[in-house]
Amino acid sequence: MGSVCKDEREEVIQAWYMDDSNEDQRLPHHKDPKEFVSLDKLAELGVLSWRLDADNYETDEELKKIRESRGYSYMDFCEVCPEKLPNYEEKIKSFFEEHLHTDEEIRYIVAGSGYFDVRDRNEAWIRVWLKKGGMIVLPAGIYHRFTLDSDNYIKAMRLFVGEPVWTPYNRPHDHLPARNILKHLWTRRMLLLLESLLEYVEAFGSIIMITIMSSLVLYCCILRMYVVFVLKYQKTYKNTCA
Ligand SMILES: CSCCC(=O)/C(O)=C/O
Ligand SMILES: [Fe+2]
Ligand code: NI
Repeated sequence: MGSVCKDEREEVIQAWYMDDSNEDQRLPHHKDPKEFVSLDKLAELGVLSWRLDADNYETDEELKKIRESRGYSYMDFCEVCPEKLPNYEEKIKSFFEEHLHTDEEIRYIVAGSGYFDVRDRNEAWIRVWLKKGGMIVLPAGIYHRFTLDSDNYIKAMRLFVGEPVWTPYNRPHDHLPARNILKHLWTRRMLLLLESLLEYVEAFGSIIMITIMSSLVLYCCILRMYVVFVLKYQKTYKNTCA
C-alpha cells in the first residue's frame, strides 16, 4: 500500500475554481464538476498559507517565528458581525468589491470562517475557504475580495509590516507598481525555491553536518591507508634495489 501524506493545512484551508453564477455570495459557488486548487498552486500565485494552533495564538512559537522572519510587527483583530463591525453592511459590500492593496494582506483566522477570492493568471476566480487555524498571505497587487460564508461570522488576526495601510484600490488599478511585482513571476518562483531550500537546510542541517563530517572522516581514513601503502611500497622497493 502506498503511503498517504496529507497536507494538514487542507483541513482548514481549501481552494476551488468558482462558477459564474450571481447567486448569494456566501454560497460555496463550486463549478460542476468541482475543480479544487492545491495549496502549492496557490503558492505559485504568491498566496502563502499555514495551519496554526488558533487556541494558543498568544504563546504559539510557530506564529512567532513567521512574524519574526517576515517582519510582521503590527497585529490586531477584525471581527466581522453586525454587533462588532461598525458600518457592517457597507463594509460587507466593500470587502466584496474586487480590489488590491499595495502591501500584503495577512489574515489568520482565530474563529469562524470566510472566503477570500483571488484571481488566477487567466483572470479566473479561485475561492479560498479559510477556517479557524488557517493563515493566508495575499501578495501585494493581487486582485481579490472577501465575503463571509453562510455561517456569517469570522474573527481574523490582521498582521502587517510596520504601520498598517488598509487602503483598497478597486479594479482597475493596473498602473500601480504593486501590479508589476505580480508580473515578475520568475523572481517570485526563485524566492519561493530559495525559501524552501533554506527551510530544508534548517530542518536537515544536522543531518547535512553529520554527512559532511562522516565523509571527511572516511576521506582521512582512505588518505591514511594510501599514505601507509605508498610508504610500505617505497620501503619494499628500496630494499629490493639495495
Ligand atoms: C476577515 S478580514 C476582513 C476582510 C479584509 O480585511 C479585507 O481587506 C479583504 O480584502
Ligand atoms: Fe483586501
Ligand atoms: Ni482589504
